Amino acid sequence: MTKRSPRLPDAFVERLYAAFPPARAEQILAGMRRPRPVTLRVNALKTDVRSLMAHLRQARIKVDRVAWHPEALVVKDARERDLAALPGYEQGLFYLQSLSSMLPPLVLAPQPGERVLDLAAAPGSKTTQMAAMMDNRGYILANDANPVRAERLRFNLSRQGVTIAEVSVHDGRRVGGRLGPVFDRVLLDAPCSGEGRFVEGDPRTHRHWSEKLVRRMVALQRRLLASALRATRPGGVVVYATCTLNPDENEGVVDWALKRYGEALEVLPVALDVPGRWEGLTEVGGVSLHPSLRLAVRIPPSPTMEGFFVCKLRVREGGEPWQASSRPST
Ligand SMILES: C[S@@+](CC[C@H](N)C(=O)[O-])C[C@H]1O[C@@H](n2cnc3c(N)ncnc32)[C@H](O)[C@@H]1O
Repeated sequence: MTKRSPRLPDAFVERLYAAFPPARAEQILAGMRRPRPVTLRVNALKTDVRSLMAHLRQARIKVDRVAWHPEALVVKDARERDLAALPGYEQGLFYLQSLSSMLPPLVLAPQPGERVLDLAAAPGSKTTQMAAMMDNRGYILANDANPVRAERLRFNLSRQGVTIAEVSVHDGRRVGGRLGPVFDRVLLDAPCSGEGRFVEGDPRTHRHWSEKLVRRMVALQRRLLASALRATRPGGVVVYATCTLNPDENEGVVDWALKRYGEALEVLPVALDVPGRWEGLTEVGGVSLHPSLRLAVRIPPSPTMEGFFVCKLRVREGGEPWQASSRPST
């Protein structure tokens, strides 16, 4: 029997129990009961972890390290506004970023000197992280359709000392067709219904949610993924990520692309030692999905991490997906 949460939308809870075994649905709901602590990423373009920890100690702010990412810190006893008041914040020595949001760049693993597309980039947490991973060498096209958010992206890039990113404001659905397969790596941190960020007692995190929104997002995500694939050179890598939990917006979107582009695409394993990660689903509601989706990773919400989904894809040499029709049906 479906357990109901008085505060989260009923339809959301019902869909959760339809998609996951009861113990997993309950784990997800338990992970939504409390707000998570503030977390940050040290900006390696401007400082290092030891120096930043000294800066925080001076302000009597205590932090914990994170085993799977040396530049991630969990703040123990301060709020966002306390951190934003520090001189190091304005100087761009760190970026307030959820731990889960640090995963897609780690999975994409951009290298210095490469050409990278960040198709839905604003406000820039992952663009700034990727620029630091690339040691400000190479090129990042940081695109977002929303001009107001793109302004914030420009501001953050500048504050964080990023010199290799160019900002563009276009509908990401058209970027791949317009630019062609010129990028070594492409990040699609897709707009989504945001279920991974739900906090039960905070309606601001879930009042926008509806089944209609999920359907609308799926249609948009498919077209954005098709565009991301068309922008990737043969042999290049695409990471598809969302901060939502339902399979429609996650495995379902990648499954659609795998069916559409067939041999041109392959799912790669995600080499990340994040505790508590789940494999991607290969069956939902009795419907089988592509078996390689098992290699995708879902992070269930927990006391320190938001829910997240990450899938790594390679465009095979000689099997370019852009040879298929450029206007995928939704
Ligand atoms: C999950 S947020 C991106 C967060 C960002 N990657 C970061 O780490 O800071 C999704 C973004 O997609 C953008 N977006 C929505 N529709 C889009 C479209 N058709 N083309 C490009 N960007 C779009 C939104 O404006 C939003 O900034």
